[in-house]
Amino acid sequence: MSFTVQPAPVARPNRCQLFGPGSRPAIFPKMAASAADVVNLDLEDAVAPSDKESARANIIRAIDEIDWGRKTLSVRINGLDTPYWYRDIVDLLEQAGERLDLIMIPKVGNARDLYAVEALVAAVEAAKGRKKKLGFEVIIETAAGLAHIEEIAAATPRLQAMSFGPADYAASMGMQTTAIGGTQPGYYMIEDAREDGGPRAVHYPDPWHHVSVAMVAACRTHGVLPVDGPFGDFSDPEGFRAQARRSATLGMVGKWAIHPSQVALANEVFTPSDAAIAQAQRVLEAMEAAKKAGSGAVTLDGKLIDLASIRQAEVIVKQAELIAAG
Ligand SMILES: CCC(=O)SCCNC(=O)CCNC(=O)[C@H](O)C(C)(C)COP(=O)(O)OP(=O)(O)OC[C@H]1O[C@@H](n2cnc3c(N)ncnc32)[C@H](O)[C@@H]1OP(=O)(O)O
Ligand SMILES: O=CC(=O)O
Ligand SMILES: [Mg+2]
Repeated sequence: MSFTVQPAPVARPNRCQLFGPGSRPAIFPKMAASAADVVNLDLEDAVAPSDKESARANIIRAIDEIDWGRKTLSVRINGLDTPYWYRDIVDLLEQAGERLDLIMIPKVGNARDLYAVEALVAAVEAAKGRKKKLGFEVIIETAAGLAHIEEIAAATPRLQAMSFGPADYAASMGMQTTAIGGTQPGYYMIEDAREDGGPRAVHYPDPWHHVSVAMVAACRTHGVLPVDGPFGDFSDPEGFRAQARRSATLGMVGKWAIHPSQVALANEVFTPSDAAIAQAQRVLEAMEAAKKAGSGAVTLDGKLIDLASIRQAEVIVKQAELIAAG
């Protein structure tokens, strides 16, 4: 480990973030009653320009009137390149109560974007005498966001979570797709031509791999939760599961749901299974016994385990404890 210790992110469950447009207040109570850990009320891309003001008013009312239970409550504001974002922040902080936990800032391109938002947030908080400091979450969904990912992760202690936005990311990168996340049919490897002339195997690599790993590394370095974003085809649970499992395997803690049917899928993937917890505990017990016997490396089920295995097992055990406590 470096002399600089890796900071721990905020200790709260973040397995599923359920989104809903601010212009559709009839679904807010359903979002509150869902099994998602985080609710994201949207003012940005799910809201038509003509509805921006009424959506803002709906959300301000709902923050105070709906019982959000123990959920983390977040509002996605409009992008910094629009005329809406400052009014989103001013109205939310002047008119809504302190139940609001986070704002999500979309299309963040560099640390200065967060500096600008924080300056405005801090001024309104001070002017209104708000006691609870608003937290931030951001979406990495542009080429600039990826290029400046580490300075974004390090920008402010208000930053709790960073999500990946495959739809806008694809647009910003000029990718040839209109799908929102998941397997991309045009991104494949094909086996060399076979001597027998038989059919050649096709493999679909993960086009989101690089940005996902960059996000996890930036987040883990600076104590921020890395979260996978939307999977647009909500009629394809297996596609969602496959994407979510890849993200969980790479170190992300959760995934968005853009339809209620995706909440249980995200919770399933990002909750360590009983088998995974039992195996992690076996590793810890075996290492405890090894320590007593004066060994650093031993075998368990015919495989090497050593002191690093303790840290790996602790990730799973701590995740399970956090979810049980949440
Ligand atoms: C792509 C880039 C991004 O930025 S993604 C983030 C922004 N997008 C969003 O917020 C979209 C969120 N999702 C939605 O607006 C809707 O789920 C969409 C996809 C339009 C589908 O709505 P709808 O046609 O009503 O679905 P449905 O008939 O299958 O609904 C079944 C029951 O579930 C409800 N429902 C619907 N959406 C939500 C939601 N987001 N949260 C909670 N509940 C939801 C419906 O009202 C319906 O309920 P009921 O069975 O009639 O009681
Ligand atoms: O905001 C999300 C995205 O995929 O774009
Ligand atoms: Mg987006």
